This record gives sequence, structure tokens and C-alpha cells, in this order.
Amino acid sequence: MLGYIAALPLLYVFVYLPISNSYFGTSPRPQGQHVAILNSSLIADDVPLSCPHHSYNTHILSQEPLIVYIENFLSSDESKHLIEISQDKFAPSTVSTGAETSIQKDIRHSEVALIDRDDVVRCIEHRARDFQGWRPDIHIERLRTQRYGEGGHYVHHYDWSGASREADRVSTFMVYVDAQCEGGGTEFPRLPMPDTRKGRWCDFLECEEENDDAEEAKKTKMGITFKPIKGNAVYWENMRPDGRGYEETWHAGLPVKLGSKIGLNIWSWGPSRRR
Ligand SMILES: O=C(O)CCC(=O)C(=O)O
Ligand SMILES: [Fe+2]
Repeated sequence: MLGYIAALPLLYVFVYLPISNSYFGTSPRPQGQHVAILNSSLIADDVPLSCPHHSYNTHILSQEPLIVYIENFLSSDESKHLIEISQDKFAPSTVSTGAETSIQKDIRHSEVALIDRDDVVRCIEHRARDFQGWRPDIHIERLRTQRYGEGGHYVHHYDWSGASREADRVSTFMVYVDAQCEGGGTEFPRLPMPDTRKGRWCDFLECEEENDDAEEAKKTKMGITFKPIKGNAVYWENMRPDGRGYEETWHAGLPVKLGSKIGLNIWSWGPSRRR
């Protein structure tokens, strides 16, 4: 059972084709190399772009699957800009089962804006590709902001689709662009709580009160919730090396109880290793 995923770009034009010499002229390429054919919802390699210096802090939550918390992924000017360019584009979010795409507010209650690729946005795309080591085999899906009002939420789901043998969403950046809200955390019920005595996890995760019972405190607790903190991001890898999705990445956008939250989805597509 795949469950619901955020509406997918048109897959049929994003097919990883084995490169053949006849298609690409005479220069021979090694067998097994692949190339993506892109449509307007996936971003092709770009002309070089000069981006202002930007720095962020990283905190590794897990190595397998790789999950990294990124402080200051966006500057406050970038967040402001993303909010501005999204305003007149927000439309009700959809969910997709693979075959069908529909609005289902019991599953996903929010609005999404497919944003234009101006220079600020392209520098954010560059940052996301740079973070992933400029992997030549991945392509970023057109960026979308997502706005949740009171009661807005997204039930537990995977970001990977499993729908195509050729390509999948190999990684996710969940970026908090605005977070003037109560509630609205991003919950991963299948991830264990890290040792909160090490690192600054309670700055970023919902933490329980200190437990005086030493035995109780030692037990590993399952389930973590990232607080929505403006400018910060959670990065995770969706796919195992064998091509299956990581079940640990099952996650939800918890209901916003008060106020509103704006997220930014950065999804990278890469060749599927499924057989
Ligand atoms: O808003 C969140 O916290 C999660 C959003 C999400 O999982 C998604 O858009 O795929
Ligand atoms: Fe998600």
C-alpha cells in the first residue's frame, strides 16, 4: 500500500533513458549511464548563477536514513521574498494515488503555490543541489510553497512514490518559510528520540519535561516532532540503496492550532534502483 503522496509532476516525460550512441552522436558513453528528459515541472541543469554568500548550520539526526536538521537554510530576506511571490498563486493542495489527483481536505488541508524561478528561487535550488554534492543524476522538482491556516494539516505519508520504475523522489527538504503558529510541527512517528543531553535537539524538537526517574529516562522513545521554526529546514533521504523507500520517513504535518504556517517543499528526483 503506497498511501497518498503530494501530487506528482508528469512522470511520463521524466523517464530515465539508457543513453545510446546513436541518440547522442558519435562520442561513446559508458553503458548504463542515464539521462533525464525533463518537463517544465522538473528543473534542468542551469546556466551558472552567482548567488550571495549564505551560511547555515547542520545537525545530523540520523545517518541511516540520512536526516539532517539545517538551521538558517533560508535568510529572512529569502523567506520574505518567497511569501511575497507565493501570495497570488496559492491554490488548494491535492493528493495523488498515482492514477488520480484530487482535493481531499481530510488528508491534506493546505494551499500550494508553484513559484516562479526568479534569481532568489534559483539560488535556493542551487543551495539544495550544493547540499547534495551536485549529484549529477538528480533533478529538483519546481519549488512549491505550502500554506496552512488554522486546522491545516497533512496526514502521515511518504514523499517517495514508488509509482515508477524509472525515477523517484530521492530526497526532501521541508523548509519552514513562516511559522507564526501553535501546533503545525512535522512528526516522524517511526524515528527514535535522540539523546537530548547531546546536541541542541530540544531547540528543534518537541521535548518532554525532564524525567526524574532515571530508568524511565534511559528508555528510547519512538516518535519525534520538529517544531516549525522560520528559516530552518529538515532534509532527509527517501530511498534505500536497494531502491526501496525508507519506512522511517513516514511523516505528517500536524494540525495548525492557531495562526498559520508556510512551508517550502524541495524534492529531488533521481533514478530508481528498484528492480
Ligand atoms: O508541513 C509539514 O510539516 C509537512 C509537509 C509535507 O510533508 C509535504 O508537503 O509533503
Ligand atoms: Fe511530506
